[in-house]
Amino acid sequence: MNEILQIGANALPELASFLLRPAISQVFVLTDANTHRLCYPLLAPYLPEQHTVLELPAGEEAKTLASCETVWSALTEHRADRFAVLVNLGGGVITDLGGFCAALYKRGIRFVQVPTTLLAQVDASVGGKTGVDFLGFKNQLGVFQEPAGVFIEPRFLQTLDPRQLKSGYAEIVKHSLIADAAAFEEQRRTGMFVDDWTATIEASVALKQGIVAQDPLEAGPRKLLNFGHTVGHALESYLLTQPGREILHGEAVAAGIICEAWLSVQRGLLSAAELDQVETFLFSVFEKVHFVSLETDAIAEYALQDKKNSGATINCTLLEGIGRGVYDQPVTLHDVAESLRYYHRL
Ligand SMILES: NC(=O)c1ccc[n+]([C@@H]2O[C@H](COP(=O)([O-])OP(=O)(O)OC[C@H]3O[C@@H](n4cnc5c(N)ncnc54)[C@H](O)[C@@H]3O)[C@@H](O)[C@H]2O)c1
Ligand SMILES: O=C(O)C(=O)C[C@@H](O)[C@H](O)[C@H](O)COP(=O)(O)O
Ligand SMILES: [Zn+2]
Repeated sequence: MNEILQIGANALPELASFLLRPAISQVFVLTDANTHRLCYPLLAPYLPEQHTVLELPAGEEAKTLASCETVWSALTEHRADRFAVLVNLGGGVITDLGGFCAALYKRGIRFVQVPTTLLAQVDASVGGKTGVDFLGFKNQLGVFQEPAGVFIEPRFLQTLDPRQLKSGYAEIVKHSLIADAAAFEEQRRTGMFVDDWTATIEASVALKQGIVAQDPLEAGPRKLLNFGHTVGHALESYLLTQPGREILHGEAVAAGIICEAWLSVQRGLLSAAELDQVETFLFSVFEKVHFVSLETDAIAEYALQDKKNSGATINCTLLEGIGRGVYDQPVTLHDVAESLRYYHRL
C-alpha cells in the first residue's frame, strides 16, 4: 500500500509537506498539455520553488514507450538521481505512464499521484498498476509499483469535460457491481447528479484498496477489479486503431460491463432482471458504442491478449448477482463475440 492517501481539501497541503522532506533531491512534475494549462496553476503554490515541469501530449495515443523515452531523457538531462520525486499530475494516462517511468528510471525513484480526472481519482491513481500500451494492446508493458503517496483534490474536476466525468463514473459503477449492491441501488436512484464528489471518491477508493490489499499482484481476487475489461479493453483497443472513432476508457468499460453481465446470465449466474437493471442504468448515462457486425470478430480477438488469461483460456470476471463479482470464469472467443453481438442488437 502507498504510504499516504489524502482525499479532499487537505490533499495539496499534505503533498506540500511531503515534498519538503529533506531526503528529496529534485521535484519533477509530469503533466499533459491540458493538465499543464488547467491543473498546474492549482498545484503550483504547493510545490517547492525549485521544480521542473515536463509536458506530454494529452490522450491515450500518448501512452507509449516513446513518451516514456521523452520522460527518461528529461530526467537524465536534468541529472535526476535516486532521490528525485516524480509528481504525476493528470488523468489515468499520466498516472499510469508516470508511475511506469519512475519505477524504471535508475531502477526506481519515488513518485506520487495527483489525479485530476474522476477516473484517475477513483481508480487509476490507486493500487499500483502502472504501464503503457504496446503494439495496440492496452497496458501491455507495465509493472506493479505503489506510489509514495496519492493526493486527491476533487476541485481539479471543475475543469473536466462532462464526457470525461462520465468515463470515470463507469469505474465507480464497476466497483459497486462487483462488491456493493447498496451503492449500485443508490447510483440507480441518484444517477450522476452529484454536487460534491468527495464522498463518492472516498467510497470507491476504499472499496478498491480493500481488494488490492488482499491481492496486490492480481493472482486472485484483484481480478474482480477487471470486471468489464475483457470485452471493454478489446473494444477500446480495436477502436484506437480506427481513425476518428475515439472511445474513452470508461465508455469502453461501460459497454464491456453490459457484455460481461450478459455472459453472466448465459452462465446462469445472474438473472435476466438483474441484467436489465444494469443495462437500463448504463444506457441512461452512456451512449451506445457503435460498431458494425462485421467488426465483431476482429474486436473479440483482442481478448486473446487479456492479462487474466492462462494459455488459450480467456478468464473473465463475471457477476453472480449485483454486488457479487466472481473471477476466473473461462469463456471462449466465440462467447466474447456473441456478447458483442448481443450488445450490438440492443
Ligand atoms: N492503473 C489503473 O488501475 C487504471 C485504472 C483505470 C484506468 N486506467 C487507465 O487510465 C487511462 C484513462 O484515464 P483518464 O480517463 O483519466 O484519461 P486521460 O488521462 O487521457 O485524461 C482524459 C483527458 O482529460 C484531460 N484532463 C485531465 N484532467 C483534467 C482536468 N482536471 N480538467 C480538464 N481536463 C483534464 C486530459 O488532458 C485528457 O485529455 C487509460 O489509459 C486506462 O487504461 C488505469
Ligand atoms: O486496478 C486494477 O486491478 C484494475 O483492473 C483497474 C482497471 O480499471 C484498470 O483499467 C486497469 O488498468 C486494467 O488493468 P489491466 O491489467 O487489465 O491492463
Ligand atoms: Zn479500467
